[in-house]
Amino acid sequence: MDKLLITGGTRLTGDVVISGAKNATLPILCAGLLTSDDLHLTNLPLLKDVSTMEKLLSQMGLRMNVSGNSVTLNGSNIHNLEAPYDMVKTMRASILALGPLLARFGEARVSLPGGCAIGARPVDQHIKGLQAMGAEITIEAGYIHAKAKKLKGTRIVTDMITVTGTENLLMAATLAEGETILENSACEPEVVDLANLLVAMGAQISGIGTSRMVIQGVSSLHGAQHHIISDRVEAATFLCAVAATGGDVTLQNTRVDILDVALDKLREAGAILITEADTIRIQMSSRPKAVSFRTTEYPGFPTDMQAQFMAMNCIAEGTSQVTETIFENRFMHVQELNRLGASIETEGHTAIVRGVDKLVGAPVMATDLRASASLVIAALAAEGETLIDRIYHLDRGYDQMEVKLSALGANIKRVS
Ligand SMILES: CC(=O)N[C@H]1[C@@H](OP(=O)(O)OP(=O)(O)OC[C@H]2O[C@@H](n3ccc(=O)[nH]c3=O)[C@H](O)[C@@H]2O)O[C@H](CO)[C@@H](O)[C@@H]1O
Ligand SMILES: C=C(OP(=O)(O)O)C(=O)O
Repeated sequence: MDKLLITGGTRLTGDVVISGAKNATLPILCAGLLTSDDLHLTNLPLLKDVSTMEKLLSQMGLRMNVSGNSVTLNGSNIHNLEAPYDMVKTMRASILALGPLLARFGEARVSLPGGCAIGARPVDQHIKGLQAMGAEITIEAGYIHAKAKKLKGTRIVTDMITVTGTENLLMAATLAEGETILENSACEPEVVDLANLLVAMGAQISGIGTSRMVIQGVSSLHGAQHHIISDRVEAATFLCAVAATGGDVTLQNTRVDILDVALDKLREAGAILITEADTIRIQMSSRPKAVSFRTTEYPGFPTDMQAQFMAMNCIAEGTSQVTETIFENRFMHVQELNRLGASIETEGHTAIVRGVDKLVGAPVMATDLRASASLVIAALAAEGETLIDRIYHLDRGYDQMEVKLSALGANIKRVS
């Protein structure tokens, strides 16, 4: 099993190109199930969840022609309407096949994802929404079996804001009969990216980027071309790494307008940021100042950046409070950061981080995707060597992270 060996203490300098967003790519690949025409996608990130999704969709019959960071999908020969447990258990986003399969083929069988390292993560809202659109849904032997001759538009109010729930219902609604209103829908940029692609495919959607989307169903969707948005979480991860180690780094191929809160927090921590529409230069010459925050839905502070900012807070001047409101169990990195000499205590959903003068390298274990990223950041800032185990979590969502960090001068290598 691969591990990362990091010798900390080097300032990061240079340029880094940010990849396409994992959380936009996964639903967008599933949108390939909605049409028999070609979908041309560019700016795909090269990471494990994307290849798992490609494998899942290929076995359904979606044809795929991958070339570097581009892919052409063709859904004219879909013959298997099932997402099996083996795949769903490695990637929860497989649930995103449910809405498109049901809407276009009238049936789908998708394994229930179950919980994961960050919480219970039920999919009851996906099911509730599809049932409201007329689907008959049974849950048997760990599978969701959904059937509907034709989905019917209706008004759906989800109990909470759910990102993949909104994406599943949005894709289903594009081919439903009549009008669907999605109230309390997620406004995350990745949802907007999916919606923009669907519009390019002929879907009729208004209210994109708001909490109320209105969809007029159409009888079929056609092919389109789409450039996937830049990964805001990867961008924030590199920015936190520079804030923790010090340095001068320019992020290329990024999107300043979808990173507002993260950039505000970095300025509060003492970073100098020079931004243009698609580049961010960060200069950090002092120890960061502690920053407190509370995770919420977009445009608030993203839960997917919580662990990385906490890593920066570990060596900051002062004490910070980090409150997680989206997932019930997203502090698995706390114990591992403490192994590196951090001083963090948790009280329910809040972590109190007392900044220490230095972290010291140690063997640590990655427990989930962003927890892994926080350990990389802490290790880069620590004195001495850190060996991070179970980095398959990191590979799930980052495109060649150690290659990009090496190019910025970090002493990081993959070892088996
Ligand atoms: C592939 C992808 O895009 N993943 C992102 C997506 O996950 P995902 O879409 O799974 O997260 P949700 O937005 O659905 O979850 C938000 C909250 O709602 C709860 N919930 C959700 C659905 C449901 O049917 N019932 C229910 O109770 C969840 O357990 C969680 O507490 O959004 C999360 C929140 O921004 C991000 O951390 C993930 O990176
Ligand atoms: C939690 C994440 O992903 P997923 O929803 O695929 O588990 C993430 O990207 O941080």
